Amino acid sequence: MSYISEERKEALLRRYGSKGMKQADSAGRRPRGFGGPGGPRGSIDGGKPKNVYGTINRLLAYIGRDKVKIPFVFLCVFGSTLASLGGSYILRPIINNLVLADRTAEEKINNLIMGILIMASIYFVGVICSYLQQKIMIGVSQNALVRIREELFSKIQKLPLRYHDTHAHGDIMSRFTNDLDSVGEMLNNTLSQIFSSVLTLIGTVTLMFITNWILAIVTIVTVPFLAYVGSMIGKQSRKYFMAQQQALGAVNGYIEETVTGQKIIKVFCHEKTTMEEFDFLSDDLRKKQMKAQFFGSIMGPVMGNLSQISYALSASIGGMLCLTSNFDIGGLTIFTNYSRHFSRPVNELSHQMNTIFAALAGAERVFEVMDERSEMVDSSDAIEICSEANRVEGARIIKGEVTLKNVTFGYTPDKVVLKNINLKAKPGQKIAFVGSTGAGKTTVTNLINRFYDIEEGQILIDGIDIKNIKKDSLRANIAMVLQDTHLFSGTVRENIRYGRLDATDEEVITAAKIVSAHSFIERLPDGYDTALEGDGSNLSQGERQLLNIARAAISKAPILILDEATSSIDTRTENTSNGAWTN
Ligand SMILES: Nc1ncnc2c1ncn2[C@@H]1O[C@H](COP(=O)(O)OP(=O)(O)OP(=O)(O)O)[C@@H](O)[C@H]1O
Repeated sequence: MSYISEERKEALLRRYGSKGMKQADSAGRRPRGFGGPGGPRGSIDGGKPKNVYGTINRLLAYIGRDKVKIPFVFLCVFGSTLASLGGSYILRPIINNLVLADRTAEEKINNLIMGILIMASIYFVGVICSYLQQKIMIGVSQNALVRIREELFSKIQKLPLRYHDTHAHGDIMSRFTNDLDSVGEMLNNTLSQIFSSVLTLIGTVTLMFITNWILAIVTIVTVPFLAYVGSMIGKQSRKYFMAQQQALGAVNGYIEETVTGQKIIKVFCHEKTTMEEFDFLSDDLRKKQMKAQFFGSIMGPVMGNLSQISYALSASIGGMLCLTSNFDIGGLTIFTNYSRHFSRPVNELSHQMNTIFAALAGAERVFEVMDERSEMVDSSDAIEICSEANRVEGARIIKGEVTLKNVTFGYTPDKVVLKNINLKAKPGQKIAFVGSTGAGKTTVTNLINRFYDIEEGQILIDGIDIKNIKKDSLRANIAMVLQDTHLFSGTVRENIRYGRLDATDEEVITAAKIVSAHSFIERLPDGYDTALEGDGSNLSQGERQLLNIARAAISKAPILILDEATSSIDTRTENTSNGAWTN
């Protein structure tokens, strides 16, 4: 008996497919496409750059002073391509020397050795050029990538909370991983490869015409046919590859959700349905993968066999020309060699163009984040504040009186969450907000901290409008324990010290004692030096909350905001920690 309906199957593919796409491609899996085993990464999204020239110009700006090295890179590419073409052209006199009847065996051997030495020297110069080109280009691109990555990371720190609320974390992460990866790949290899492919193509065609114009025309005539077949298979391959990525994403997304939701699955006895849904997604992946792999794997052999036809054609016509006219054997050998490799730069160019477009689309997604408006900058006359216990030079000492005057606020213009709110919290006073779910309690705390700015009304600290206080200074004076606990990878001590980086070990212990966390920390295997795993998953929910509160306690901030921070703490510990609070 089937547990899942057709509608549910469709929904599964739709929901998990789009959800898992990013995970699948951020894992770096690449499509098999036209002209090689790996296709462009970003093409999975079908991303096309909107402003090619603008984006290229912006990327060039990140290359900065390294720009002067680029002409040298191109010179090296020019050298290595010329060496590769020229090296094989030397084969012509070498072979002709061997078949000429008017030379002695000794002369032939001497000429052969000389020819081989010249050929080896040319290839050696090519190797040096390739080495230099790679070395310089990798340096240039890595420098540029570091600059982009650092600027993006710094931008993420400056973005207002509103941005994070409206963008999925996975999306932001994929700009760091997937998009930057494709930009890196383009800068590392693709630019110089394109130049090399174009040069190789022009060089090969020229040499083919120089060697024998009749054979050159015969070979070139077959190109449109090869390109047509290649693009047809490529199109199919891309289509099925995208379907495969989507199916892979669906499987990954489903696994992720069921692994994290195992407890709930068991509680509601959904194991069988879950299994059946997974089987369906897995089978869907199998079908799409088979097609994608098939088209991906026939591309090489089909193109190879087709170019053999052109090879055979030029070899036979060339053979006849040798017999009937004065076309030399050496010329025929190098010509067949060129014609065999002739389709390679054509294939590579189309593959490289895809990679470039994917990388530019990736770069645009990165620049999109950089162009977002940062959190509002402090006004030039904004002041700093500090507490008596934590004096800062030049800062105004505050006691911690918080006033909300006629505050009206909504996250979106169409929905007002707080309307005309007035309240006053005096220094030393404890105030609790009680209200139904979604009433706006967390919102009030978000506003005091200036996670969001209000449109109407005023929020004052000791009579100073918070808009006139430097943001960093304001937040340093408000210790906030959020609804969601968050602990960083590190020891218990480091996590508490996150509240004030210059706190001594004694202060860490005092803060833990204040919030009644000391005794449980002592019982941990390494006490304060116990390493916390994955957001503190080796602790209980209440213990995690206590560490978050200790982190707030150590900060010596005159204002403390607890947003349901004690919901998982037993009442006795809650009372002791509340009572012992000294701020
Ligand atoms: N980032 C946001 N973007 C848009 N709307 C939001 C956002 N955060 C909260 N809201 C909405 O604002 C309203 C107030 O939310 P808030 O989190 O302040 O409630 P709360 O009183 O703290 O609720 P709870 O007791 O459940 O924590 C809710 O209707 C909520 O849907």
